[in-house]
This record gives sequence, structure tokens and C-alpha cells, in this order.
Amino acid sequence: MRSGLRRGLLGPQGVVTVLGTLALVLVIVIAPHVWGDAATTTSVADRLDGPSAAHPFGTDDLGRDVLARVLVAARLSVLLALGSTVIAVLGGVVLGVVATVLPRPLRRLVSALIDILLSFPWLLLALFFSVIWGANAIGAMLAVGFAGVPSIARLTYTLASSVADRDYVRAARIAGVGRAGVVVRHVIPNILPPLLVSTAAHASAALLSFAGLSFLGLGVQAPDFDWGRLLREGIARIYVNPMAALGPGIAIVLTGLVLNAIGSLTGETASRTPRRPAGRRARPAKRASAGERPEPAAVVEVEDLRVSFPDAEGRLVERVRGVGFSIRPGETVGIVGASGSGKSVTAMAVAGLLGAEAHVSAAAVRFQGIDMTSAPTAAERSRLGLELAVVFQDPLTSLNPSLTVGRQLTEVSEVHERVPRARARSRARQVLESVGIAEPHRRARQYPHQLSGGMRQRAMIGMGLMGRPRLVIADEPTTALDVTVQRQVLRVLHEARRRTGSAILFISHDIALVSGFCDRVLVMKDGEIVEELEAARLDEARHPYTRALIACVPHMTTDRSRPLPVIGDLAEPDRQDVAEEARA
Ligand SMILES: Nc1ncnc2c1ncn2[C@@H]1O[C@H](COP(=O)(O)OP(=O)(O)OP(=O)(O)O)[C@@H](O)[C@H]1O
Repeated sequence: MRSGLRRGLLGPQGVVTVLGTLALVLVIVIAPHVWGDAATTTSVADRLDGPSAAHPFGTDDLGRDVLARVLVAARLSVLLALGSTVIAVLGGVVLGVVATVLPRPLRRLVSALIDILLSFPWLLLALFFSVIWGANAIGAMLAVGFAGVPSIARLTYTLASSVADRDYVRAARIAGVGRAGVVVRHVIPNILPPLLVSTAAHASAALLSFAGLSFLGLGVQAPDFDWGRLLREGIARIYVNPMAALGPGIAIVLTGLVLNAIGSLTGETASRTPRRPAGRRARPAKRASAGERPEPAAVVEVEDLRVSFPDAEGRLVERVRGVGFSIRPGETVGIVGASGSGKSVTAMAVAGLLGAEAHVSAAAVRFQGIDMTSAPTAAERSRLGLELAVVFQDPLTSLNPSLTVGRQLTEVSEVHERVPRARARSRARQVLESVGIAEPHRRARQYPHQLSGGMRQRAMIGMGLMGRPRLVIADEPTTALDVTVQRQVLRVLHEARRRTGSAILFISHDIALVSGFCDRVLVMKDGEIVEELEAARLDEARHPYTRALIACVPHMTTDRSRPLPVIGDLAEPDRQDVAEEARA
């Protein structure tokens, strides 16, 4: 963060922002002391003077220097605008984040409430609140602050919802991080840059609204004065002495520009160099001893799993239909099938990671004896954090961009085992080394965007190895990688299985890859498992769809001048001749 900030400050935008901010702060601090008398002392002899060397912006109807009043008014104007911004941002962020973590019906209710409040013009809301709290400076600050809550809440809710579905948030949930921990460590740091920019924009809008309220006589009252009041006083003489009105107007515009520049600079800095949260250590759940439980015969047992999602009209559509399989300890099972066949949904059901919109019914979905269709107890969550690992398809979204790689690895040990941070760090470095990441000390201190795609995927596998995994779910872990890196990642997965004895559920649309890597293959089509066979006996596949999938894999003798076979055609029994031809 520090280096990003330094880089930002040294650029032209940074220099202008710093100079503008210093000038504004200087005026706020010294103006009442230096120009306080000139701004408040009345002089009948100097009434309504035009601009002169002694009074560059002229004088008002009591002979007070307008420029001095503009400078002195900076303190009250800026402080009131900042006060209302703090109210709006605190209220909005709390409302937006709370709405994100609420159960679905309540979330909808809060979201609808925010939308209703948003449909009222901001200034109208501010006027409404200012009538409630009275026509004075504090009343106006509360009014402008509360009127800004809905827009910040909507922004926070939208940003937080977009982050809440990311793979690294799901990974944190698997690791057993509680809701508050997920919000503080994984959601808020990742929505910070746009929030900062929006806060600054809000501050300058609040400055303007304040000026508006005071201009209307609903804000700051005499003898106090802010830029809005000065505008009100000067507007009557705009044709005689334009500077009496333009002076406070210029002050509002310049201050708004400075606030916006501060916002975009801090927002850019935060997005360039993600925050390293101070993050209090989560209270670890009691460590479950592996020796206490006998190893079950199957790591995963799934019976008659059905998953439906509502369509646009709200009707439930069954996407996974009566799926059943089991995985033995240490076994590598592949699920293969075309896009949309239900592979990921099945795997996420096993991990207990389907969203609230999924309707799940099953005779059984058990991982190590834990019922994955119901909310896990604290002890079960702790076991899941240690024994279940998920490697997602996109390595860039699988890791939290705002935490260092090392910090993400140590989270598992710190949350679930009473491992002190220093020991967890040294274990993280060992694990990084074991998954083939060179210079683990340096890499552990880096953020995910500083690693290559293959390294990120290996770091993700490393996260799983920080516990004592009994199952690694790898959901198309190599799809986004080039062929050489694919091989490295598969080798790392293979080696991890050999060392830990963990089972692997490997998902892919590539039957050649699956058969080379797995012991057993489940073939899925339209939400059903249509065939299950040993990987070594793929030649014995009976189902037309499996045979079509195999036929589509090009090999050394494939005639490359002919168009590739289409699975839809090949899967039809009467088109098997084409499949046989293609295989030949
Ligand atoms: N949250 C959701 N809401 C609605 N429909 C969903 C949701 N998640 C998945 N589906 C639907 O369920 C079906 C199965 O999806 P799934 O992601 O399991 O497919 P897949 O076989 O893994 O495909 P791919 O290889 O493209 O990832 C698809 O038709 C998909 O559109």
C-alpha cells in the first residue's frame, strides 16, 4: 500500500491533489485566526463597496470584507459537508453489507427499501429531513447525511454482492471463516477502491447540497455563515458586484475538485496495491483429532441428488437429476460431460457450496459422514476447513486479490488449528515449496496478481494442503491454463494425493484428460450420470454419449482434413457408424 501510495503521490495528479489539499487545510486552519476580524467587523463607511485593492471581492451590506468571509466560511462549510458524508457512508456501508449477508427474503426486503428511498430525489429527501431536524447547521448536516445513505447503501450492496459470489469467498467459507470474518477480510477490502471514489464524489455533492440548503435559508443561520449563506447574500447584488456571489461559488467548485481528486487518488492507490488487513485473528475452533474418528469406507457418498434452480418465471428447473456415486479414500474420480451437464453443480453440492437459490434434495450427500445438505455445526465446519479443499477453474478469481498469498494459506491453520502465526507462516512456505513454487519466501509475501496463472493454481492447491485434506474437488482446474502449465498443475495434484492420501473429485469436459488422470470416470449428460467406468477400461464404454465423447478426441491418425465430429450427432445411436469411423 505504501509503495502504491508513494507512486500515486509522485504523479502529476498526485502533486496537484496534495497541493490542493494542503491549500484547503491551510485555509480551514488559519483563516478564522487571520481574517476572522475582517470577516465579522462591521463598518458603515465601507458598506456595499465594489472590488478594490483593500477588498478584492468588495464588501457586504454591513461593510464586511467578502473575500475574508469566503475564506473564513471554508471551515464550517467543509466540516459540515464531511460530517454529513461520514453519516451517509457509515449508514450506507452498514446497510449495504448487512443486506448482503441477510437470508434471501430479508435481503430482498432491504434491497427494495433501498430502491424505494433511492427513487426520491436526493435534495427532496434532504429538505424532508431538514424540516424534521430543524433549519439549523446540525439539522442540515443530519438531513444531508441521511439523505445520502440510500445511494451509498445501494452501491455497497451491489459491490458486495458481486464479490460475495467470487471463488475466494467460497473458498473462505469452505475454510470455515464465519460471516463477519468473510465480510471484514474478504468483502470490504475488495470493494474499497470504488467506495473511496464514491465517498469523495459524495463529499463534494454534500458540499453543494449544504450550500443549497443554506442558500434556501434551511442550513446555517446568522450570525454563523457558510458558502451557501454567502451566496444567498451575494446573489441579490450579482449585477452590481458579481464577486460577492461568484466568490463563494468559486470556493465551492475548487473544494469539490480537491475532494474528487483525493477520492480518485486514494481509490486508484487502493486498487493498485490491495490492502493488507490488520485482521484480528479469528478465534480457532477446537481442533478435531483425526485419531478420534475411524476413517469411513467412503469419503463421499451421494444418493439420488437432485438440484433445481428457478427460471426467469420462478418455475423450478431440475438441473441435476437423481445423481448417485461414492468416492473411496485416496481415489481419483473424474466427472466428464459437456457444458451445462451439471458437473459443477454436483461438485458444489458435495462441497455444500450451492447458493441459496438452489433447491437441493437427496437421499444422502455425505462427506466424511457430514451431512452436506444441512448447515454444518461449528465442529463440522472446522473439520470441513481442514479436510475439504476446492480448486476452482479461474485461478485469478480463486484467490482474494487483497490478501497476500501467504496470508491466505495461513488462514486455514490459524482459524482451525491453534497454530501461532509464525509457525503457520513457515508451514505456508513449506507447502508453497511442495507445490513447486520457487522462492516461497518471496512468493508468500506477494499478492495473487503478482503470480502467474499456473502458480496461482498451485497456490490454491497449497491452500488445501495446509489442512489434512481427505478430498480435493478440482473444478476444471486446468481449463484456463496452457498445455505445459496444465501438466505441471496435474502433477502437483497427483503428488498432493500421493503425499496426503486425499481423494480427488476432478471435473472436466475433456475425457482424454480425465481418463489419463483418474481411476474412475463418471459421464454426465443433461444432469444425469449416464455411465460409470474404470478409466483404464474406457474402450469398453457402452453408452453412445460416452462413445461420442471418446470419438471426438483427436489422435495421431485422425484425418485433419475432415471436419471434427459433433457430439450431438454422434450420441444418436443411429449415427454410431460415424463415431466408429472417426475413431478408426
Ligand atoms: N445459480 C444458478 N442458477 C440457475 N441455473 C444454474 C445455476 N448454476 C448452474 N445452473 C444451471 O445448471 C446447469 C448445470 O450447470 P453446471 O455449472 O453444473 O454445468 P457444467 O456441466 O459444470 O458446465 P461447464 O463445464 O460449462 O461449467 C446449467 O444449465 C446451468 O445454467
